[in-house]
Amino acid sequence: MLSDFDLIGTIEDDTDVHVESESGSDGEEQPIVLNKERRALKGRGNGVFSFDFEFGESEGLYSEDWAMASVMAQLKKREKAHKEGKKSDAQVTKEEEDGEEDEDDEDGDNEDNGHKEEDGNESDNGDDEEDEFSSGDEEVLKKAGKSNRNPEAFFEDASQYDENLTFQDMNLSRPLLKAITTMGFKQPTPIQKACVPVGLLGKDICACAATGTGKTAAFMLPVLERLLYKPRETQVTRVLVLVPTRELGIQVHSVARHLSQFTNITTCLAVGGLDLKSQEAALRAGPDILIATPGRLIDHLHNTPSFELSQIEVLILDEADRMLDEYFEEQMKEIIRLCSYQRQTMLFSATMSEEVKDLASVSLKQPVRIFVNSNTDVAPYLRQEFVRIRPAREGDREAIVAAALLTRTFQDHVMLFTQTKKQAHRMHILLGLIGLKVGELHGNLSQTQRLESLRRFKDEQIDILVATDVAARGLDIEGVKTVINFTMPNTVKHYVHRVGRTARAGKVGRSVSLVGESERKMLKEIVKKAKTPVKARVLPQEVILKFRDLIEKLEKDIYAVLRLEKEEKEMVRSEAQINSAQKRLTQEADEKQPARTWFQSHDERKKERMSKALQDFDLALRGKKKRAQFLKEGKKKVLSAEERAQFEMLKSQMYAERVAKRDRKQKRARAVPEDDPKKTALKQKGGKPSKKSVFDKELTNVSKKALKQYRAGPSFEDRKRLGLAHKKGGRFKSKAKFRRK
Ligand SMILES: Nc1ncnc2c1ncn2[C@@H]1O[C@H](COP(=O)(O)OP(=O)(O)OP(=O)(O)O)[C@@H](O)[C@H]1O
Repeated sequence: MLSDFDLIGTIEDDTDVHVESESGSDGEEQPIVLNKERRALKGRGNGVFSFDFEFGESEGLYSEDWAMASVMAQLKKREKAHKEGKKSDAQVTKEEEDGEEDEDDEDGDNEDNGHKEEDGNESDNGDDEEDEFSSGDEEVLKKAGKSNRNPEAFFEDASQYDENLTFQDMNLSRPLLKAITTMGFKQPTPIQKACVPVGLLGKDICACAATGTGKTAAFMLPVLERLLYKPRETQVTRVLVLVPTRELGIQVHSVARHLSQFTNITTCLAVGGLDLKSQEAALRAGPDILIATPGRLIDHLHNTPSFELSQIEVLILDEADRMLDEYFEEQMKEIIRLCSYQRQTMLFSATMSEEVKDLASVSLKQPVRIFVNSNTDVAPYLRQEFVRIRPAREGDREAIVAAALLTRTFQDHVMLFTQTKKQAHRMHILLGLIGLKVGELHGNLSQTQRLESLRRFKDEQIDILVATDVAARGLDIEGVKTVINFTMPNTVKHYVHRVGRTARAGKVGRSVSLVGESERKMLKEIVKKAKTPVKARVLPQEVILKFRDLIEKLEKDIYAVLRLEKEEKEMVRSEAQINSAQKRLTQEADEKQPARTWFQSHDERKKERMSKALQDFDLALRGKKKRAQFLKEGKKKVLSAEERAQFEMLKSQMYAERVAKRDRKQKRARAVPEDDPKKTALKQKGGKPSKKSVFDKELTNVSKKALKQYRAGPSFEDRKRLGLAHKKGGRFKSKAKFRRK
């Protein structure tokens, strides 16, 4: 009957539904497929991947270690700076505020959105064998149908691609083909087949493809080819990739580095949580490609002199719809405005929204629309399962996840998503107490802790990663087998990204979502869109009850752990306060005796030393005494080799100038001609010139002293010696004479 109205039935509506309850054993249960869905699937085939398409195995060649090295270096620097308390208080506060803001932005966590537990009676606890969902909500279905409408006219559609296209057919340069082979990619994925040729034409793109289908390489390859084809003329950043989360930034950066490993192309990562100073230095060097989160990018635009976006030739907005969430919208617009108008813009996501379309209309020019999958398609090889939570059973979620799912069935390579950071942390403690190997990833952790959790999960040191939506987007963790949703996320889009952490790169995966009464509308949407079998999982009540008792007993321990953590935090906080007070005191003391560096830089000091030396030298040229003094002091001075060389050059230059100046001056009238022929002749013969008489000497002496003496006449002694009368009419009389009169 429903088919008459073109509505997809819910599990309750469909009479063909088979629900299999999980037996007490740990055995693998059979999925329950809606027959109608199965029929629909037959017709659709597997249009997402071509049949001959093969994902290459990583072959151990695509190691993340070296790509991560620079990230870890930035982290270490930042931590070191924090530990040493190098920054001023003001800076620290600002940084921390920024960091927190970033984390909140990137989390998408909303504590207020925490699931409300219902304390209903357990009386309506029916037999869990029956698993029903109420009849379809027409409005929701209509709304969901909206997303499938035709693209708007301003898009040129290029969603059809040549299925036989290989990487070799794409006109990519040798270094890129070599990198592709090294990374173990054998054939392009559908989104790569569709996007690379269009991207190489320099056209704007608005692309949508399911999670884990290789979108990163789809935009990175044409970008790298462009950089190789048109080498840079000046040291400027030409490509900007904007990503919503730090972890995704790190991942995209790593892919860019792997793909460009045989080229000279330089990349830079500027995301929150990593060292600001080293990022600034890297940005000043003008890397070819910059991968950034919006918050940190804006920070650099305001605070890193000489860094700007006017030279950006290609702008990529990865997970564009996520970035348009309220926090980033303004920042995104500002960033787009600052980029060159002549740029190529590529916009990518596994889910598109109305807002993205608005953004596309203002930021893309004659864009090409490439929708390899329709909006909000889940990964092609994902098996979706749902566990119904009855209203009176909301309190059982923890027991269901901890016991029935994680302890018995899905024991490793599991990502467990919670709605809030608090929930994630509590689950982390609880699962740890049960004895499972578990880690956590959310915005209440430092960047180091976040990366460490990811690393441990990737390295299989932990089996379960409890995370908030901060890990829902774009993260490519190899081998994730199961995604569990503790509660359903806020939107279908969020759901698609969460469950997209598994079933990636052509592999199979499974998602298990706990669905409460209030979340059933979303379930209906998901069931409607599903192209693969959807299963309703039913768990034996006695197992749930057993674990509920266990959790109750563990409650005290959970409380103790939380209290210990709180105390530790307080201790750290008071230590930080003491440190900052001490720092302030030292700063105040330093301000009283300001360090030289506040006044002069090293260079300025060097210049000053040099000019002082030259002044001395200049003075020394003017007189015997000063010259002697200069030479004496010069010996004491310790000049560097470079200073000495410069000094010597300047010295000779100055000397030459002085000689030239002297030569330009009119010669003084000399009492005796300088080139006395007799004297010259004698000199040439090697003979000694005759001794000058006293009279000669006096007459030819033109020194200042002699002239003064000459003008003043003979001195008192000379007069006495020569018997000359005392000078009369002298203007000064001795006091004695004066008195005698
Ligand atoms: N042509 C290819 N052959 C084999 N593996 C590939 C190919 N292209 C990409 N991959 C691998 O597929 C995985 C997923 O790629 P990527 O992270 O780019 O997907 P995505 O579409 O961006 O996913 P999401 O929407 O979740 O961000 C990566 O591990 C990547 O190495």
